[in-house]
Amino acid sequence: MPKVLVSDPIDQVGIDILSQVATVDVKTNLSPDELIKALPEYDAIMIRSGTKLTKEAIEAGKNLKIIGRAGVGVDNVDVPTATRQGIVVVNSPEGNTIAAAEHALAMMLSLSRYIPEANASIKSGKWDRKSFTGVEVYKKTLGVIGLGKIGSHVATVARALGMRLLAYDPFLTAERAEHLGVNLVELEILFRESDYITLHLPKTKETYHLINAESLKIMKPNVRIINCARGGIIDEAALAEAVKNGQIGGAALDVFENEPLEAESTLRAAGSRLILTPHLGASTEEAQTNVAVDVAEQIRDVLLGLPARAAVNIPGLGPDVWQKLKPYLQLAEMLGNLVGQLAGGRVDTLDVRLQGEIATSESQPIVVAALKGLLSPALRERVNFVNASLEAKERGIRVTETRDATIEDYTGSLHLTANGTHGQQSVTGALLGKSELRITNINDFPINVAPSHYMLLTLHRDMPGIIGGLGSLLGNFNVNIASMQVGRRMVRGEAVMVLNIDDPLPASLLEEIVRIPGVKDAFVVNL
Ligand SMILES: NC(=O)c1ccc[n+]([C@@H]2O[C@H](COP(=O)([O-])OP(=O)(O)OC[C@H]3O[C@@H](n4cnc5c(N)ncnc54)[C@H](O)[C@@H]3O)[C@@H](O)[C@H]2O)c1
Ligand SMILES: O=C(O)CC[C@@H](O)C(=O)O
Repeated sequence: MPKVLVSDPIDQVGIDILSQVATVDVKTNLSPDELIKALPEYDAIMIRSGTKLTKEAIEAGKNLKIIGRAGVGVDNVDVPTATRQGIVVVNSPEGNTIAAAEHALAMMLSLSRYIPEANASIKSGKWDRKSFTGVEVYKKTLGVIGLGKIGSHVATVARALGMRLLAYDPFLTAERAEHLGVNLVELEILFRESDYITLHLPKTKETYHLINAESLKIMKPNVRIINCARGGIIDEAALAEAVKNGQIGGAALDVFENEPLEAESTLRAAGSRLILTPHLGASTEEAQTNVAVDVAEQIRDVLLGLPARAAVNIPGLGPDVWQKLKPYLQLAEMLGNLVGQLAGGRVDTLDVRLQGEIATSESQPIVVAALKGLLSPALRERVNFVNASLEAKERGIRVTETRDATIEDYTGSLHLTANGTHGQQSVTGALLGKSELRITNINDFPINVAPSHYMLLTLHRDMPGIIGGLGSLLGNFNVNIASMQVGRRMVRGEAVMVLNIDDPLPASLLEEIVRIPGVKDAFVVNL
């Protein structure tokens, strides 16, 4: 049984799903050192935002196949290191959208109606109604920065509350903004005109300290700022200062540059107009069930050898697409492996041509499968669907992809061309029926061979005696021939022969094979 470590509190429903296929250990609050010590024995880890999977931790996870983040943001995971190590990283892109959006809206209304302060006041024994006269959000302007899944839901609800909506999102189409009834504007206009500003964008190099002392200066004096996205998008020191000295109307933060928030953080001392919650955006029963199911199912599937539907470092495949592509992925991997072995050294370029019915399909997984096949003779089990593209890029292999729906010899076929140290090699393969793989062409010689684990290929002149000579030579070495195919373009011209053999061929035998008169070259192919 594979082993899964759950290192943050996860809904029981997720643990139950994982337990169908794995031994599950729940160990929360591990220190970084304890985590590094524990990781080598696990095949998968499931986390929320509490666990930091650093480079060191991921490298310690020698057996990790998958990292599951029960939530959206993967900024607590060193994804490039995971990719390099061939570990798939999955998340739950939508499981907590509503929860996070509602938390932002709750923050906006709490800021407007002094709910935390009034609650604290009454519980301290007072009956003070004068200090807590709020403001309405109706007809006020809400500036949404980042109009993705959460931002869109916030905008939709805010519109129903009668708010005017501005948004800044450089990646959003005007049509989508119009559909949401939102006015897309430049960031500076949003800063200047909003009564409320809510953040729903990722933390990146570009968005770090997007709200800072300078931008705070151009905002309305009563602006209220809400951050339920990521810490670091706001300069916390500048914000604390602006709230404390009354430069802005208030702010509400659910996320922090360092989490957990330090006990001595200036934010804790910025006064009651700064509302703080400890990263609770996703903390609803519904969201926790959603993300736990979403991610546990993906971990289960990957451990069973199936694809993940929401992988952040490989193309995710839905079940329908996976069913359709699966035989083509096997075909691409087999052809990649074959063309790589024929190339016999460095490959500089690889072209993957999708033909027939497959020409209109999603191509990225097929290209990745071809690269995995191409690199596997050199990298063995180190290369997988996660790191194949990266490994190819690092080796300087330029990959192109072409499509030709008009080629219809087979329902769908793939043609791979590799250029490298030993010139150009090309292979074509197709599906027979729904799933049987066939090699249909090698270097422009038409053939029809079912691939097998061990194969021998010869380039020779089409003349009597070759087949006999080769047969007796293999017989002398006790190598059993399962089947044999010759492909030629003209009688007594150049030809290719493919033998499916039952036993591995000793490399030394190749030298004897090329000594057979008429044989120009010979390759052992192990698929
Ligand atoms: N507080 C929580 O518990 C909690 C819960 C869920 C998500 N989140 C965070 O909320 C944020 C939004 O999540 P989502 O699911 O809506 O993501 P999303 O990917 O659907 O939306 C993000 C949006 O931000 C936009 N964007 C990217 N760079 C931008 C920039 N420089 N300026 C303006 N917009 C930019 C993108 O175009 C996209 O539309 C993420 O940071 C996520 O980690 C927090
Ligand atoms: O795990 C959590 O509770 C936070 C999740 C949230 O920040 C996310 O990015 O999905």
